[in-house]
Amino acid sequence: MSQSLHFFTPSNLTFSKQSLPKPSCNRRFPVTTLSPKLISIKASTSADPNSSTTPPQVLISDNGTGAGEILSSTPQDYDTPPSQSFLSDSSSIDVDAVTEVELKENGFRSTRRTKLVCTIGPATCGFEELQALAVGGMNVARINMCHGTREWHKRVIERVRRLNEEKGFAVAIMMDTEGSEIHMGDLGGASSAKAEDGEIWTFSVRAFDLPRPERTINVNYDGFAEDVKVGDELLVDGGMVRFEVIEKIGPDVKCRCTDPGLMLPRANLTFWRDGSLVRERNAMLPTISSKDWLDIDFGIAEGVDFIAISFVKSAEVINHLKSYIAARSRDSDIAVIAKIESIDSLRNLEEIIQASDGAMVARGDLGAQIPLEQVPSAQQKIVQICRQLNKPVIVASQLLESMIEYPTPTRAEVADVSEAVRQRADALMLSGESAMGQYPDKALAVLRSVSVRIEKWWREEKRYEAMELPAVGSSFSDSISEEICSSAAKMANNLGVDALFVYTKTGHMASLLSRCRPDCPIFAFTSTKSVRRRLNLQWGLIPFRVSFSDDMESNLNKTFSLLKARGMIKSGDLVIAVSDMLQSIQVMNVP
Ligand SMILES: Nc1ncnc2c1ncn2[C@@H]1O[C@H](COP(=O)(O)OP(=O)(O)O)[C@@H](O)[C@H]1O
Ligand SMILES: C=C(OP(=O)(O)O)C(=O)O
Ligand SMILES: [K+]
Ligand SMILES: [Mg+2]
Repeated sequence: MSQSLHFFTPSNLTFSKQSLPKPSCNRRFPVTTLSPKLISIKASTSADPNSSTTPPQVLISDNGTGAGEILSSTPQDYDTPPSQSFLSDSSSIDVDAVTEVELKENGFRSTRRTKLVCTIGPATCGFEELQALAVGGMNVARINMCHGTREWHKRVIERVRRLNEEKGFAVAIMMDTEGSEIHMGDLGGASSAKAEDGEIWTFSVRAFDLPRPERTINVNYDGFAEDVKVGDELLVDGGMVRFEVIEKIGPDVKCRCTDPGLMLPRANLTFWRDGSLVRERNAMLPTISSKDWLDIDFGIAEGVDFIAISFVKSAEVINHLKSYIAARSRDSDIAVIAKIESIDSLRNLEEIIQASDGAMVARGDLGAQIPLEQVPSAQQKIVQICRQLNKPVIVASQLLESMIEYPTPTRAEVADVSEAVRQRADALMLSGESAMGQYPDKALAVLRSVSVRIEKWWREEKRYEAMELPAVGSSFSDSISEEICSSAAKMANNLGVDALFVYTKTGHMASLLSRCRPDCPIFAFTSTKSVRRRLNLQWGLIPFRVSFSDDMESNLNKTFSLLKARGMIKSGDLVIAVSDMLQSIQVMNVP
């Protein structure tokens, strides 16, 4: 018998936690120093780029503000679109003002290496709130298709695009599928339901009439009543609320609450028997549901940068999706991220990661499928395998959970974030903290400051353990690129260089350098906007969009003059440059 899941149509657009005050980004962090005002720079064609005595002349145009410097502004200024859209012609370089100021003021050694992903929800979906997150360091905006309608997500995507176009950011978009998990319905529009100790609740696949009868929960999995047994333990949200199954009446399952708590709409459900997770026929549900395929079509049509697949069980599903995307999207540069959140995904870990373009340690559901005390070692292992296979890895869920309600994190949360940074994960992710919490900007600021502090400590103490990095490519040319990158990274550490420069068309060479986790930042120059956005997920990379040729000499001169003119590098800085057009390593001082 084939099993199916029902997909509930959200009954309104504001979803859970509707009672929360809608945070306004001005309320807490009126950003006054980092104005994303744009300055476009053109190297004058009359200058001789090869002459070291007469530096190339640079014209600074400031869109009519009259001053070629970053101006402070009030948040309201963000609303005003610049008179001229962001220029990305052949003689300019694309970088956002936040990165620019960071490089200028702090020097590039102090830049943050760990990337930050924010889930966008009702608390952060407006243009101003999105902008506050971008200014606060968001590298990737995640939309979770479990919640909201496609129209809602489309509007978020449009706003992020506008932010990138108007303000020079390269915020990438990650679409996360719902997946075939068993979950509750949306509570008929209520923001939550409270279960008290000893209460009897009915879980059923029957759709209830509105208003929802008291103590009833709709379940999306057809086989639910057949698969559970009297005596099973039913866990809501991985154990936030617990029930014991006491009776089955047709499609209805009566349960007694044993651990009281608040249930949120569409919360995940698992059932346990004799201390183990029960995976009856629900384990046979397709990883990508019919609703997921529609969402994937939506993601392809919208040109998202990443698609994250929930509850991946095997490499086949990833391969299937990748060929589906390749057949449907013209330039097929949507990266597929495998979410590691089930027992099956742990069993087939290496082959899943190998097939994917990156992975997510999705600790929320993972912690509902394996004992909680096993989650930290699973995380460490996933992070390690990803780095060995050269795939970006995101550590997700509950990093700063208490900040959904409180303005400061717990000490334990800070220690957890530190550990993920210490493991050198590519990225950290906020979920509820940024989607529906009261302090999204503060939560992001905590991730930012903890990352920078731990990274600095590790560099200073040279505390990283050497990791064996096996060959990842198959051709001789791949081996040359890998050797060049590991040698360049080693030289950079030994010589104490200021930055590594990489000229990369597809981004591959940049990711090989990132994999080495060098002490200095990596300036990744690429000619397309989509590669620039995708590189924004990877550890240590500062992606710039600039057009370049096969002539490294002229590429270097051009970038030096553009970056010098903006104060992002200065004469005398020591740089190592590599490129995927010319397999060489160049060490030089900026003229
Ligand atoms: N697009 C959205 N619309 C409404 N609420 C959302 C949205 N995205 C996320 N949320 C809220 O933020 C919470 C945390 O997000 P996330 O961890 O991505 O989802 P989940 O809790 O379903 O795993 C969700 O439970 C939901 O309450
Ligand atoms: C990131 C996760 O997935 P989602 O939020 O979609 O459940 C998770 O389970 O940790
Ligand atoms: K999801
Ligand atoms: Mg999950």
